[in-house]
Amino acid sequence: MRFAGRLNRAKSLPQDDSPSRATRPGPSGRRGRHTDAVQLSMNAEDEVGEPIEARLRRALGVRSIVLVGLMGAGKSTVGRRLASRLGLIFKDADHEIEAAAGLTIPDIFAIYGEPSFRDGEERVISRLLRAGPLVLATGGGAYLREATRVRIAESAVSVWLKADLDVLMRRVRKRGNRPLLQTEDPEGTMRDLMAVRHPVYAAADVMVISREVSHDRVVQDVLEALDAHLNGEGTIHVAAQ
Ligand SMILES: Nc1ncnc2c1ncn2[C@@H]1O[C@H](COP(=O)(O)OP(=O)(O)O)[C@@H](O)[C@H]1O
Ligand SMILES: O=C(O)C1=C[C@@H](OP(=O)(O)O)[C@@H](O)[C@H](O)C1
Ligand SMILES: [Mg+2]
Repeated sequence: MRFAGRLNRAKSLPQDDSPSRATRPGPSGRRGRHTDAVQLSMNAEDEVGEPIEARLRRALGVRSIVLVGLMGAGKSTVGRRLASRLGLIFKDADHEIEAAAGLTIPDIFAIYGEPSFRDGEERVISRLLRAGPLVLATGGGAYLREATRVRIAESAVSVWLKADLDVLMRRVRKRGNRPLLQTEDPEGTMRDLMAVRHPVYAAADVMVISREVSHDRVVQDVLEALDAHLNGEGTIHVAAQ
């Protein structure tokens, strides 16, 4: 059995203020038969050396992982790598909408308008979630729909990829394929979207900062935050002697 260090009284562990908000005890939190239990923080592998990917797949069961967050947060690129790590199918809602419509997102917005895009987006996400478990990258506006949030809560674990304004702007400037940012002041538009959307994204199960580090490092952060959320912060309970 390998332990990472800290030895804490169970009752003194923080329950609500972890930066990942991944605080709810998960189904595999085991408690000894004595009431005077202590918790031992564990490494990325548990006592039988089970890799984090296998532990997560088991805890997820049939649930999918759904990535939400603003344009440029990394949902599409991090999501693909996350799925590969977990051996899950990856789907990008925007790509599926484009395939279903036979049009690009900018063309759908230009020809049919945003409300039609949103209706199509809701339908496509509903269909994809029924085909889980998978990793699903949503478009940045999808989680604003209540019906979509309810479906995600029923069949998936949601992850908010959160990034600073300047990080988002550096990333979205690479491609001009986001119709909502075709304004005179894209940064002001993004700031307005942050104000409206962040309180909604905050309903996600887990939040991970999409920092200026490699995609693979963000993937690792997501895996660890999910593990903490689903498996009780990577802790076990053992009976005190
Ligand atoms: N952690 C990261 N490090 C470097 N570049 C990133 C990172 N995350 C995202 N990017 C880049 O930012 C751009 C937008 O990422 P994308 O995954 O399309 O975001 P989203 O789907 O959330 O809009 C892409 O060019 C992507 O490679
Ligand atoms: O934030 C939004 O409303 C949108 C985000 C885009 O996806 P990404 O978040 O993957 O860029 C795409 O769905 C569309 O341009 C609208
Ligand atoms: Mg995307």
